[in-house]
Formats: sequence, structure tokens, C-alpha cells
Amino acid sequence: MKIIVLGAGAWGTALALSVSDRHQVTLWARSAEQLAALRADRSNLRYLPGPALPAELRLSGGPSEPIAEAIAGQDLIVMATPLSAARSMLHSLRDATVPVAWLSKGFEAPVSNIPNARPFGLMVHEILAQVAPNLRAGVLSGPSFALEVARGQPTALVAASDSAEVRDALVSAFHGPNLRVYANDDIIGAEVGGAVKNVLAIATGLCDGLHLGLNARAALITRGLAEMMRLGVALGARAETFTGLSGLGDLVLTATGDLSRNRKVGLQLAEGKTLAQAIESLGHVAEGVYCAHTVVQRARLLDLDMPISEAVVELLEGRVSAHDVVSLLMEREPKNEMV
Ligand SMILES: NC(=O)C1=CN([C@@H]2O[C@H](COP(=O)(O)OP(=O)(O)OC[C@H]3O[C@@H](n4cnc5c(N)ncnc54)[C@H](O)[C@@H]3O)[C@@H](O)[C@H]2O)C=CC1
Ligand SMILES: O=C(CO)COP(=O)(O)O
Repeated sequence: MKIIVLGAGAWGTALALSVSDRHQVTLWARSAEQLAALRADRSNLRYLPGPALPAELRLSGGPSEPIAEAIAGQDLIVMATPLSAARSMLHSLRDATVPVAWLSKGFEAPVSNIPNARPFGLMVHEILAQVAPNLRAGVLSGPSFALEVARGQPTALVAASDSAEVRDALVSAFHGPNLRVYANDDIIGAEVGGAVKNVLAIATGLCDGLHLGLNARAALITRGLAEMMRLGVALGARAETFTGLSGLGDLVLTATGDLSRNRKVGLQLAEGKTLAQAIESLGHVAEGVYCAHTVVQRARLLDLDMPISEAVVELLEGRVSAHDVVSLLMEREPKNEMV
């Protein structure tokens, strides 16, 4: 199979190199500088230091090879950019005739300069319906730190799409000895899980950075899962998807794993760093920072209670301090668990 991965950050690089022994894989970098560095180093020192790029992995990109040229003749196109690039990338791919998958996990920031745009941020499948309705596409999600996948450590993913052809293409492309890829037709559930777990990982990082203890962390993960499920079901997802890889699976990984950038943001805010300092020190995207506001905004429009996500927004937007977030959550009125 010929696969092109558009975007040479940590995750695109890891996924591309992990299957380059079995497929003809091209990793496409946006800028000429990034492409030159990948070619010179045969490693992605900026975004994924450590793993070498296998000799079989093809490298392309930069202005001399725009997306339209790069995707010609490919069997599968993978968008490996942050969510903020999804709209423009889907626009460039709108006439593609082969399956397309995206890896980003989040909600877009609200777009105000698009005629008839909804007044709240969208998930990628909703952007797809606006800008590329004829594309056959889906998301590849689930608990997967890039570095572990690049090292060949066992990982399970979920390929979610309403198109069986797209699900099958993703399983054929990525299922193998180190990666298990499960199919799911609940794309809403997969996208809500992937986005909300990033917001919750900021909360859990904060909790651990403040040394609140393991009881508090377990409570945050469990009540966070309830929030994720509440929003997802209200948006049209199936409840059971949230007990799967893109829900509970990715929430546990991101909330507890120190490789998580979102968790690191919470840990650094607990240390007294500013949000700008935390973002600067990462050098990678932490999607929870950019989608927390939208998660809460969409929940409010649906009249849903998401207190942990609300507390993260209060913190990120500077209205409460790290220490006050705890009282914000603990001093709430008692309520029934299963509502
Ligand atoms: N790193 C990880 O372990 C995982 C990340 N993800 C998700 O995948 C997405 C990408 O994450 P990472 O690769 O880790 O981010 P990263 O911060 O390591 O790299 C982002 C890459 O996207 C490129 N980029 C940005 N805008 C672009 C555009 N318009 N066109 C082409 N390239 C562009 C940047 O140059 C950079 O190479 C995020 O939404 C993240 O939540 C999902 C699973 C695992
Ligand atoms: O999505 C991820 C793992 O599944 C990566 O999480 P972070 O973006 O928080 O590093």
C-alpha cells in the first residue's frame, strides 16, 4: 500500500516509521527547512528525538512539492497535523478519491470569518461535512504515545469512520505485530473521547503536581469519564465507545502517563509556571489548552454539567489559581453519582 503522512511532528513521524517496512510510506513535511533537517539527520531531532528514520521511509514536502502533487498515486492519506490545521488541510484534500484519515484530537477554535459557520468550535468530522463532504474519511485514535509506537512497543488503536472502506484501509495499513487496530463506526464517540481526555489530563497533571494524592487522581479520572460520556452521548455518540480505546483507554494513558504534553501543562501550572511558560517549554502542541473553552461552550449549549472541564477553563483563562481549582471542585453541592 502507498501511504502518505502529511505533517512531520512527533505522531506523524512515529506512525510513518512504524509501518515503513511493510508499506511504501512517505513522510511529508510542511517547510523546506524541516524537510532538509529530516534528510540530513535521518531522524526527527526537533519533534521525535531518538528513533532513526528507516532507509525505506521516503521524505518529501516543502514548497517545491505541494500537497496536490505529493498525494498523487497514494492509496491512503494521513493528516498528522494539530487540529488547528485540519480545516485548511481538508480543503486541500477535498477532491481526493482515496481514503483520508486524521490523527488530531480536539475541537477547532470557533471560526468567525466563514459564512454560516456555527458559533462554536467543531470536531474534524464536522469540519469535513462543511469543506469536503465527498471525501471518504475517518479518525485514527486511541492510547498511543508517539515515542512508544516509534520504538515498536505494543499499542492498540481505533479506526473510526462511518465508511467501512476507510476503516478497512486503516486496519490494512497499520494493523501488525506491534499495533492492533480495532474498527469502530462511532466517529462522534472517538472524536469526543480524544478531545476531552486532553482537557482532563491537564486537570490530572494539576492534581498530581499539587500532590493531592492517588485518591484524588482516581476520582478525577472517573468523574472525568462521566463528563466525557455525558457530552459525547448528547452529541450523538454511543455510550459504550467511551469504555473503549478512544475513551477510557486514552484518558487513562494521557492522565497518568508522564509522556503526555497535556498532563505536563497541568504539572507545570501546579509548580507556579504561567500558561505561556508551560506551552513554550513543551515545543509541541497540547490540544487540551486550545479546545477546553470549546468543550465547555458546547456542553453549556446542551445544558450539560462538566465541572472538571469548567475548572480547567477557569484556570487556563486566569480566573482562578491552581490551588483554588481544588476548592472549586470539592465545595460543590452533594449529588447522585449516576446522573
Ligand atoms: N504525540 C502523540 O503521542 C500523539 C499525538 N496525537 C495528536 O496528533 C496531532 C499532532 O500531534 P503531534 O504530531 O504530536 O504534534 P507536534 O507538535 O509534535 O507536531 C506538529 C507538526 O505539525 C506540523 N504542522 C502544523 N501545521 C501544519 C500544516 N498546516 N501543514 C503541515 N504540517 C503542519 C508542524 O510543523 C509539526 O511538525 C495532535 O492533534 C495530537 O493531539 C495523537 C496521538 C498521539
Ligand atoms: O494523544 C496522546 C496519546 O494517546 C498524546 O497525548 P498528549 O498530546 O497529551 O501528549
